[in-house]
Amino acid sequence: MSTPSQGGGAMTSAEQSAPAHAEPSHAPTPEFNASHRHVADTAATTVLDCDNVSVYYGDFQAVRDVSMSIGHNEITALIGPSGCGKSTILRSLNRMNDLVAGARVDGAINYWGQNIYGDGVDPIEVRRRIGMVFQKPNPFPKSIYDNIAYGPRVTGMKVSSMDDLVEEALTRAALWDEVKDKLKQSAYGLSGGQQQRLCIARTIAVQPDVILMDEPCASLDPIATLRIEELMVELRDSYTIVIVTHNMQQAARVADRTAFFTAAVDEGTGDRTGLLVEFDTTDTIFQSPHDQRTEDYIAGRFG
Ligand SMILES: Nc1ncnc2c1ncn2[C@@H]1O[C@H](COP(=O)(O)OP(=O)(O)OP(=O)(O)O)[C@@H](O)[C@H]1O
Repeated sequence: MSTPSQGGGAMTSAEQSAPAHAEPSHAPTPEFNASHRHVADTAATTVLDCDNVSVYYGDFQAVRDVSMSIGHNEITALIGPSGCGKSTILRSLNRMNDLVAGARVDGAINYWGQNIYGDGVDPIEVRRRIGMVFQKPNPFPKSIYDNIAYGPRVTGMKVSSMDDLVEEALTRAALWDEVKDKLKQSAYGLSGGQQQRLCIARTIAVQPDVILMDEPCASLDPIATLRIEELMVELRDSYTIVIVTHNMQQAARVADRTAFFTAAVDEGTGDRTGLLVEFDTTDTIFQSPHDQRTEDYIAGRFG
C-alpha cells in the first residue's frame, strides 16, 4: 500500500510506524461560504476508486455495483434516502465493515491504485491512512491530551515531541485555542461540537490521507454544525474528505462532488438494495442532474 509521496512499494510492518507522507502545509483559514468549493469541472487525481463494489450483510445485498472515483483534496458527499447504503459504502472505504460479522465486500476499492481488500493488506493500516469520524462524537474517557496521543502511541508512531503533535492536531481541528489551558481535563467536559472537533483532531493525529465522516453534524446544533463545515473546507487542502450527510444544504455548501444513491426493491425477495444513481460535480447534481430520480430527490419529491 503506497501513496505517490511514498514512492510505491508494498506495506510492511516497519512502514506502519512511519508517517504516511510528508506533513501537509497549514491551509489558510478561508472565510466560509459555498464559493469556497473547488471548481470541480475537471477530473481530480483519484485517491480511492470503487470498482463495481457490492456489499452484503450475510445473504442480504445492501448495496450493489458502485463504481466511483474519489478525487484528491476534494470533499465528496454521499446523499440519498435512508437505507440506500451510504454508510455501508463509506464504511467499506476503510474496511470498517470488516468489524461487522457477516459483512462482505465484492469488487475492488483501490487506494492509490492498490486494492485495500487485496491479499496481505493490513486493515489496521488501511484505517490509519483512511480515518473515520462518526455521527455521534465518541471521545475516549480520557483527558483531551490523551485522546490525541492515544492513536500515535498504540500505532507505535515515531514522534519527536508528543506535545507538539497534540498541539498540531488540535490546531488543525480548530480546537487548540479553546482547550490549550485544559489539556489534562476530561474530554467529556467539552461541548458536543468541541467533542466532534476533538474526534477530528484524534483522526488527524495518526496522519491520515483520507478522512471519512459519517453524518458528523447529525447530533450538533446549527452553530456547531457551521463550525464543522468550515473546518471541512479548511482541511480539504490537506486531506481528501468523504462525507455522508442527510443535509442536502450541507452537501451543497461544502462538497465539490456529490454522489446520489437510492434503493431499488427486488420484486422477488422484496429486499431494498442501494445503488449509485448519479455522481457528478455538486453544481450539476443540484442544478442540472441528468437522472430523473436525482432531480426528484433534490426537489424533495421523494425520500
Ligand atoms: N450491520 C448491519 N447488519 C445488517 N444489515 C445492515 C447493517 N448495517 C446496515 N444494514 C442494512 O444495509 C442497508 C443500508 O444501510 P446503511 O446504513 O448503509 O444505509 P444509509 O443510506 O446510510 O441509511 P441512513 O441514511 O438511514 O443512515 C439497510 O437495509 C440496513 O438495514
